[in-house]
Amino acid sequence: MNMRIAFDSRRVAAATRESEAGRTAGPGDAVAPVTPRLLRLSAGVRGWMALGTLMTLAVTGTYVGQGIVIASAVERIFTGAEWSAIAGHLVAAVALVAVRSVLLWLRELTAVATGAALKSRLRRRLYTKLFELGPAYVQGSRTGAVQATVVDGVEKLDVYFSRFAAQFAGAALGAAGILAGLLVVDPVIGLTLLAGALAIAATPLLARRLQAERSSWFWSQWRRLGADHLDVLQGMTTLKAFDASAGRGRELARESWDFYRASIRFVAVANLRTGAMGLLSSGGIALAVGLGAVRLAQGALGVFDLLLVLLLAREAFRPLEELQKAYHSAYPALSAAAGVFELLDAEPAVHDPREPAPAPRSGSVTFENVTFAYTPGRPAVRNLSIHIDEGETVAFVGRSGAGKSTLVALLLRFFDAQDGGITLGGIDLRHLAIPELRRRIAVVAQATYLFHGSVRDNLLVGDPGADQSRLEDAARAAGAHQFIQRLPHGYDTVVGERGATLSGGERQRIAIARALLKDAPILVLDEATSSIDAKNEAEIQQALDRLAAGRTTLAIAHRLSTVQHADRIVLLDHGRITDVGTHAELLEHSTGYARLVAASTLEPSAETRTSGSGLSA
Ligand SMILES: Nc1ncnc2c1ncn2[C@@H]1O[C@H](COP(=O)(O)OP(=O)(O)OP(=O)(O)O)[C@@H](O)[C@H]1O
Repeated sequence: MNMRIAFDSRRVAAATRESEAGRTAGPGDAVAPVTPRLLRLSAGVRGWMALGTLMTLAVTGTYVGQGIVIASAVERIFTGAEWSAIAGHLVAAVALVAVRSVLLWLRELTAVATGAALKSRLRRRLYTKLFELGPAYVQGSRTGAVQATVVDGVEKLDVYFSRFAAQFAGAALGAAGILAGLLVVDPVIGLTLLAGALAIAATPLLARRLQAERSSWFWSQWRRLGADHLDVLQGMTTLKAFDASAGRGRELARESWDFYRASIRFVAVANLRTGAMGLLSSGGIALAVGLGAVRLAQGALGVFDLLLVLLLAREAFRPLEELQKAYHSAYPALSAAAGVFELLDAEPAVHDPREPAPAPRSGSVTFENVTFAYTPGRPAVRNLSIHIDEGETVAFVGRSGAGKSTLVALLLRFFDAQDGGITLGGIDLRHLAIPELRRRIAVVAQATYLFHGSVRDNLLVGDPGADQSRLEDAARAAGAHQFIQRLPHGYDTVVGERGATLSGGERQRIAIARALLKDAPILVLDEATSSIDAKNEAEIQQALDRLAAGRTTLAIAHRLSTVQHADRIVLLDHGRITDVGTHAELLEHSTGYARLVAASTLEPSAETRTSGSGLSA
C-alpha cells in the first residue's frame, strides 16, 4: 500500500541517496539575483511591493529634505542670522524626522503584509503541486528536504521579496535622484560620488560567484540537516530499541559541524562584501567632502553647497547600503528558490486526462498484461492479467516483494503501468479523472495514518458530510464505538500525531470505520486485520465481510482469515501470477501456496488458531 511503501526504510534510504545526488544544489547552481522567473513568483503581491518602493522613496525624500533644511539653517548661522530666522528650519527638520518615523513604521507594516501574502500564496502553490505529484514524488524525496523547501525556503523568499525586491527600485531611484542633484551642485563632486555609487552597486555582482557557491553549499547542508533531524525524531523508538542513538547522534554532530562550517564560510564572504562596500562608501564621502573644501577655497563652491555635499553625500549611499543589508539577508533566498523551482518543475508520475471519460457504471477491475518497474529493467509486476468481477473478493498473496502493494499503487494510479493497462468498469484508468477514480476506492491500510485532531475529524476524512449517527454506525460496524466512548472526550478526543495515543488495533478500527464511511464501490484491504488481537479479529473480519459485500474487494493478505473468505486467491511470485483458485483448490494443487502456508507466511486466523484447523495443510 502507498503508506507502507512510503515508510519502508530500505526504499526510503535508496530514494534518499538518489534524491540527494539529484537535488542538492551544487556550486554555481544559485540563480541570478534577479531573474524573470524569480520575479514571477511575486505574482499577487506586486501591489504591496510597489507600495514598499514608494515608502522607500518617501523615506529617502525626508532625508534629502532634512539635509537641505539643515544646510540652509547652518548657512544662516554662518552669515550671522537671528535665531528667529532659523526657527522655522528647526521645526521643519523635527517634522521631517517625525514623518520619517511614521514612514519607516508604515514601510515595515508593508513589508510584513507583502511577506504574509507572498508566503501564503507560495505555500498554497507548493502544496497544490505536492498533492499533484502525489506519493510517487514524496517517496523519492526526503520529507525533511521537502519541508525545508516549503517552510524555510518560503521564509527566505519572504525576506527577498518583502525587503530586498520591494525596496530595490526605491533605493536605486532615491540614490540616482540625490546624485543627479549633487551633479548639478558641482559636477566634479557629483561624478566622484557617482563613481563610488557605481562601485558599490558592482560589488555584489563581483562577489556573486563566490557567494553563490557558499550559499548553495549552506542551503544544501541546511536541507540535509533538517531532513536528518526529522528522520531521527521519527525513528526515535527504533534508535532506542536498537541502542543506536549514540551512533546516530555522532553522525548528526558531524553534520552539524559541516553546517557550522558552511554558515561561517557563507557569512565570511557576505561580511567581506559588506566591509568592501563600507570602505567604498566612507571613502567616497571623505573624497567628496575633501574636494568640496578645496572647491570652496577656490571659490568654486558656496558654503550652502558645501554643506549640501556634506549632508547629502551620505544620503546618496544610504539607500544602497540599506539595500545591501536587505540583499545580505535575502541572498539565501536565491538558493532556496532553486529548491522551490525544482518542486514546481517536477513532473507528476501520472496526469489527469484532458477530457475524462464518464464515470464507470460497474465496479469490475481488469489488469491486462500489466508490466511496471520502479527502476528500469527491474519489473515489480510482469505481464500480469486478471479480471475481478464486480462484487468479487480477491486476495493477493505471495512472499515479501512479490508485487502485491504495487498492484494497489497501480490501481490507485500513483503510477502508470509501462505496458498494458488497468480498466475499471471497462474504462481505462488513464481516461478517468483521478479524483473520480480515487473516490471510487476505499483503502484500509496496514499502517493507518491518523492525523493530529479528534477521532471525529479522522473519521470525517471518509465522508466530510457524515452526521454523528452515521459516524457511530460506522464505528460500531468497525468495532470501534466502544473504545471511542471510553476515551476521555469520546469522539472529540484528540489523537496525537499519527494517532500515537491509540493502540495499533484501535487505529486500524478507525481506519475501517473511515472506509465504511467512504462507501466506495471498490475496497482495498491491506492486511487490514494485522493489528487486531485474536479476540477481536473474528469480529472485525465479520465487519469487513459486511463491508466487502457487494463491493469489489482486493485484499492483500498475510493471514488465512482473509484468504479463506476470498472468492479467489491469487498467488504472486516476482510480479507474476503463478496460481489462482480458492483456498481449498490451491491447497490441493499449488505447491507454492502450500509452501506459503507451511512457512506460515500466511498466518493462522484467530478462528484457525483457536480451532486448530486448516493451517497444518
Ligand atoms: N518505491 C519503490 N521504489 C523502488 N522499488 C520499489 C518501490 N516499491 C516497491 N519496490 C520494489 O518492487 C517490488 C515489489 O514490491 P511490493 O511492495 O509491491 O511487494 P509486496 O508483495 O507488497 O511486498 P510486502 O509484502 O513486503 O509489502 C519489490 O522488489 C520492491 O523492492
